[in-house]
Formats: sequence, structure tokens, C-alpha cells
Amino acid sequence: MAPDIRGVAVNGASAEQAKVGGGSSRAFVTFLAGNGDYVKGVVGLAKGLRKAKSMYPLVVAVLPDVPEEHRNILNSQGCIVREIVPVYPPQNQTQFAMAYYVINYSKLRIWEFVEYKKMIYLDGDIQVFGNIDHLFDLPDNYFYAVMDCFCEKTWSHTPQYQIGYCQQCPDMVQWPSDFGSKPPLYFNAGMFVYEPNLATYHDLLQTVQVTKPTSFAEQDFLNMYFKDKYKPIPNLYNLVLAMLWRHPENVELDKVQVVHYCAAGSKPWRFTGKEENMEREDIKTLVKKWWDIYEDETLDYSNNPVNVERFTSALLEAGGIKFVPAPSAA
Ligand SMILES: O=c1ccn([C@@H]2O[C@H](COP(=O)(O)OP(=O)(O)O[C@H]3O[C@H](CO)[C@H](O)[C@H](O)[C@H]3O)[C@@H](O)[C@H]2O)c(=O)[nH]1
Ligand SMILES: O[C@H]1[C@H](O)[C@@H](O)[C@H](O)[C@@H](O)[C@H]1O
Ligand SMILES: [Mn+2]
Repeated sequence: MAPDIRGVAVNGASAEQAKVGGGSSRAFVTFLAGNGDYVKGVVGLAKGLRKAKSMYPLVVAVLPDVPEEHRNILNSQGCIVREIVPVYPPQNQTQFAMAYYVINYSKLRIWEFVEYKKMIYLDGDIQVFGNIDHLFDLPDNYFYAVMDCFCEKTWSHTPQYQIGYCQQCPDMVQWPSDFGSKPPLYFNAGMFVYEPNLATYHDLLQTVQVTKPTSFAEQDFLNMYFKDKYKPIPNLYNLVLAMLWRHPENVELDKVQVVHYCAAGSKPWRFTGKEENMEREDIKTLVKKWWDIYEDETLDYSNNPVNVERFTSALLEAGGIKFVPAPSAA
């Protein structure tokens, strides 16, 4: 049987580097909480990354309330399961845009994964339809993510929504001068490229404890914290579905690599088609594409010895050894 090398740093970070940070390896990372159906999203994502022939593993940061059974499913799909301790924001009367957003503060723990030099965070309700490994090559020391859209009802508590201003079409409605300065560019925190770092990690945790929680929870917090390091990347790396009806002129659907099923009613594993906009053909097609990956048994980790070969190859090459795969028995 092929060795299980999922936990091994693909690009050769040493144990010492792993302890202090600055490791040289790369991985995708997602977040999972609770015993509900988001585990399906993560399984879909693991299979999508495999279909896209990504070189890098998927780490799943799980809260203690994720049941053993779900962790086993993730392991059997080749994921690296890492338990994290929940992070709670300071007590407050905040109304989150969605009540469960409070758990997302725990995402801050992923800055602690310093055995990886660079990581790409993806929400569990994201699917990749193309290989995005090249994003790991973006210059270091920035925070890369896609600009959000302010047009959905989840934004109705904000001045942006109330005056109809969206950074996706900044010239349509001018920012009124008596509203103070225009807000800085704001990213959707369902996908981002970042570098784990212990100093940043401790500072994030300290800062969050003295920051008033706001409606988009850690997404608002990360926007505030990284505002000087943020570099927008094209929306084909995180298509927030509402863009399809709010800003179709900014979407080139055939080029989209990463789809974020975040619009109300769009989670593929719960899809009924009944909610507003969910009857659209483009939405139904994207939901079907998610299911095609989720149900494709050839994408299961157990059916992918090639996957193990690819990791082995990357590992050996990092050590200067050329890997020659054994001829297939078929
Ligand atoms: O019961 C749950 C709920 C959420 N999640 C995880 O938390 C992520 C965020 O939740 P959603 O994807 O449902 O939320 P949205 O896409 O609407 O949220 C957006 O705003 C949030 C504000 O907290 C986060 O920043 C999130 O990453 C960003 O995409 C999920 O993908 C999933 O990875 C779970 O594991 N279990
Ligand atoms: O994080 C949120 C969430 O993903 C919502 O579904 C979307 O309407 C918002 O634009 C975004 O900021
Ligand atoms: Mn999401």
C-alpha cells in the first residue's frame, strides 16, 4: 500500500521551520464547525481540488464539536484534519448578519499553521472548477482576496446598501461627501491567500479581544486588520453568486475558477430552487456542477493512487530526487 504522506510538508519544510514559522510548504485550508451538513461542502471541495489536479493538500481546521464520524470521512478523503480551539469575540449585543457567523472568529487560528509558508483559505461552501495553484506564487507579505458586493439584503444595515453604493460599480452612485471618506476596499473572507505567522496570530487574537464585534464577524475584523496589506484579485477566484444578478457586466462565467455558494438558498447540498434568484439557469447549472463533483466516485481519495504519486513526486523532487512513477497495471 502506498505510504500515507498527507501530513508531510509537500515542499520540504523542516520540523525546525515548522516550529518557528517560515516553512516552505503550501496547503489549502478550510474551516468546519458543528455536526451539520457543512461536512458535505468540505468533501465536495476536497474532490474539486483533486479534479483540478492541485498539487497541495487540504487542511481542515475543525472545532471540537465536529463528530468523529465526520472527521473520519474527511480523513478518508485525504484531508489533514486539525482540531482548533474556538475563539470567542468579546461579549456584546451585536446582531450578526447571520447568527452563526460568530463561530467564524475561530478561523483566526489558521494563522497558527506555521508549518506552511503560504496557504489559501477556502470556505466549505466554495468549489474550485480550475487549478488555482499559481496563486501560491503571488508575492509574499500581502493579503489577497476578491472584492465583495454590497447589494444583497445581508448588507441592509449598512450606509452602502442604504444609498445603493457598491464597490463593484463605484461610479454608479457617488459616495456622498457628508458621509465622511469613502470606505476602503472590502473583501469577501470566504477565500484568501495569506501567510501563517505566529506574531500575526498572537496579535490577531489580542486585537480581536479589544475590538467590538460587528455584523460580518471575522470578515469585518480581517478587513480592518489587513486593510493596508490587502490586494484585490479578479473575481474569477471567488465568484460570490449574487454577482450574477447584481453585476453581470463584471462576470465572465466561462473563466470562473472558484464559485462561492454564499447567496441565500444556494448551498448545493440544501438546494431546493425555491428561494429568490435560485430559479435562474446559471445557478441551477452551477449547483449541478457541484453535485457532479461531489458524486463522482473516481474523485474519491481511495480511487486516486495518482494523487499519492503526485505528492510523492513533489516531495522527492524537493529533496533533489527525480521520481519515476511505476508503470500502471491497467
Ligand atoms: O454550521 C456551520 C456554519 C459554517 N461553517 C463554516 O464556516 C464557513 C462560513 O459560513 P458560510 O459559508 O455559511 O457563510 P458566508 O459565505 O455567508 O460567509 C461569509 O461571511 C462570514 C462572516 O463570518 C465568513 O467570513 C465567511 O468566510 C464568508 O464567506 C462555511 O463555509 C464553513 O466552512 C461550518 O463549518 N458549519
Ligand atoms: O460574507 C457575506 C456573505 O457571503 C453574504 O452571503 C454576501 O451577501 C455578502 O456580500 C458577504 O459579505
Ligand atoms: Mn461561504
